Amino acid sequence: MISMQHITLQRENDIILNDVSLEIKSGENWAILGRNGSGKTTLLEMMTGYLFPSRGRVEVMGNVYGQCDIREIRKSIGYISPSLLDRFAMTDPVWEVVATGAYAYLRFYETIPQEVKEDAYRLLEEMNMARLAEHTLGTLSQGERKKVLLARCLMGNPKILIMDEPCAGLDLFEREKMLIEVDRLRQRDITVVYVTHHVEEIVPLFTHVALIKDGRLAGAGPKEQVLNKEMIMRTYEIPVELEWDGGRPWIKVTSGG
Ligand SMILES: Nc1ncnc2c1ncn2[C@@H]1O[C@H](COP(=O)(O)OP(=O)(O)OP(=O)(O)O)[C@@H](O)[C@H]1O
Repeated sequence: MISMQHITLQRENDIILNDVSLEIKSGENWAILGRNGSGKTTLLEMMTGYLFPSRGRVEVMGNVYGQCDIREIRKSIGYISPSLLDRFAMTDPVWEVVATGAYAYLRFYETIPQEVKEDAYRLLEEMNMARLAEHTLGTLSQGERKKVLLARCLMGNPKILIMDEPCAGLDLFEREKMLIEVDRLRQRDITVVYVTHHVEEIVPLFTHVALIKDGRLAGAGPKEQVLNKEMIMRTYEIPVELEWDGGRPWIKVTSGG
């Protein structure tokens, strides 16, 4: 689905990504971890074609970036970035925010067809948010807003869903609610790429993990192989213990934290 080969991104004297190669196949769902500033968002922006590497090749669903119309490819990619919410009016009704995800543009100035409205309601219902459908976006909690963004992305039936820290800023309760929806993506034919700072967000949906350190790939592969305490210690430079519980990894800082 996504093939990144020897990706390097240089900005003036800084090497932001350094010879990163990553193969994400259909049926796999990847979590990407790494310290602040390690290059995770930059990697996602390359997958969506918003950034081009200085060297290397990005291929998405068989299309080589630089040799194809990226706007067409993006129709099959859902992207939840940290700034996405800023692009909506807080006075918009929730169902409309979701429904406009069926279109390539953000707002819809004509009447939304009934079947599109029904699809939006169905998605909200599946996320236990039907009661909020007529509320305005601004009245929702942060967690509910994140779920609305997810529902909106799903309206476009993406083949690839890229999420950059979708649980950032959520309390424990709202994060777990969001993670239920993330994990439910298993029911869909979709490839998920998910950046997080928190190992415990790697719910059973995820099959693979990539660790980025200082712009380089520190490890990548099936999650049980990559997620061990040595790899996490090497990536974060802090001693930890790691345990698996409920199909999720949990870490405990052992000392020096
Ligand atoms: N346009 C740019 N010009 C110069 N440097 C940049 C640019 N964009 C990002 N960087 C730098 O590249 C590095 C990687 O940034 P990136 O946002 O990809 O990291 P990240 O792993 O997503 O970080 P965080 O976890 O804090 O969000 C950082 O040092 C950042 O300052």
